[in-house]
Amino acid sequence: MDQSSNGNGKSELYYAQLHLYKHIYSFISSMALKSAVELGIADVIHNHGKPMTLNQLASSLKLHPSKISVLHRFMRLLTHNGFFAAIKKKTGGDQEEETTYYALTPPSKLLVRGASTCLASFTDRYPLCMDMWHSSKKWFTEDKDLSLFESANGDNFWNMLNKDPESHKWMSLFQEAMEADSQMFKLALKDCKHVFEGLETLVDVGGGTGVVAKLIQEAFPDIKCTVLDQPKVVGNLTGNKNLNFVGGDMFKSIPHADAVLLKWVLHDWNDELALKILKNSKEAISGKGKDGKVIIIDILIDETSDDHDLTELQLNFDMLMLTVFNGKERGKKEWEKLIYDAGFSSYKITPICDFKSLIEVYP
Ligand SMILES: C[S@@+](CC[C@H](N)C(=O)[O-])C[C@H]1O[C@@H](n2cnc3c(N)ncnc32)[C@H](O)[C@@H]1O
Repeated sequence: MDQSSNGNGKSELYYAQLHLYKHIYSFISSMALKSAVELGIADVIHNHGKPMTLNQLASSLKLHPSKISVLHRFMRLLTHNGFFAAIKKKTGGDQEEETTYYALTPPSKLLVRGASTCLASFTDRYPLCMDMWHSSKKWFTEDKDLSLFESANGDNFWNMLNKDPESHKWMSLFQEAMEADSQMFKLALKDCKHVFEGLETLVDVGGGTGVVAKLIQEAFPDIKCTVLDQPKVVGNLTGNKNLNFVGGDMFKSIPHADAVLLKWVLHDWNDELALKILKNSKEAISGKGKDGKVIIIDILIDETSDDHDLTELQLNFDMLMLTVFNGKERGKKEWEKLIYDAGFSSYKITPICDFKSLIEVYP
């Protein structure tokens, strides 16, 4: 085979192999991160209050002494991937010897359990969501509009979560991960306060355990918020004077309000079902006439972006939504079509935290 060379003298074949291996083995970086979270490495360094040596780390983690060299290799990868910083200090009288101290970095600070914003629960892997990938070939040959999850496991994600005691644990983990992500909304809220100004009532549809509603209330104490979610999620939750939890089904009806918030909800559903939610949202704000609005917070894929990593992350989320929920992340044209098909007249996009966008939709 004729292999062309690039300017650096390295063959195309070399880069092709590198590219393939990088993607084939990228799951290892992901699983090493999961192991670090399970071990509680970020927690131990955080609790120590200052950077730690490998031996201090191994001892605090109560590892078997035979695993110190294993820990070293994990830390080497995790440090390379930006989760820890390795600080080298000269030690010993002659200052010839160096000792490495491991410190937290901004991403691992987000893994410290108990911190106000902890995203550690996102590293939990629901086994049914991993194992299903072995059935993807079968899924591609089926003439059924099922998610890969449903094709492999015989039922959809929400039913499986609600079904048995083992899955209950995953429902809690799922809600924990959603709550953690919602805490990040605090940052976004600072930049988009104007979106909520002047509202008297708001219903957070698929609002989970109410983390976002509470953050909105902190910033706007006079807004009366209703959180609509599945009875299993909100059944035991109690609100306050201005916060009300309602167990229901957004496909049937949505309580009336000045505004409907749909944060990380529409991406769980295909166009047909997302349209149903949007139409019900339009009905819910109808009492406010032209002053009502629907506020969507979701990913807006921009394949033309120069930020390759960001687009890759958004496309990975699209795969996640497709395979687990038969849902989708949408680009601008897809959002526009959905919004106009639901009968709205205009919309305004505000990017928040790069990763997601806020779309105000008007009747
Ligand atoms: C991806 S989560 C998003 C949660 C929250 N909005 C957030 O941003 O953290 C989707 C939510 O939709 C809820 N949900 C699913 N089906 C629903 C239905 N038919 N009616 C109301 N809520 C539903 C789920 O229980 C879950 O809390």
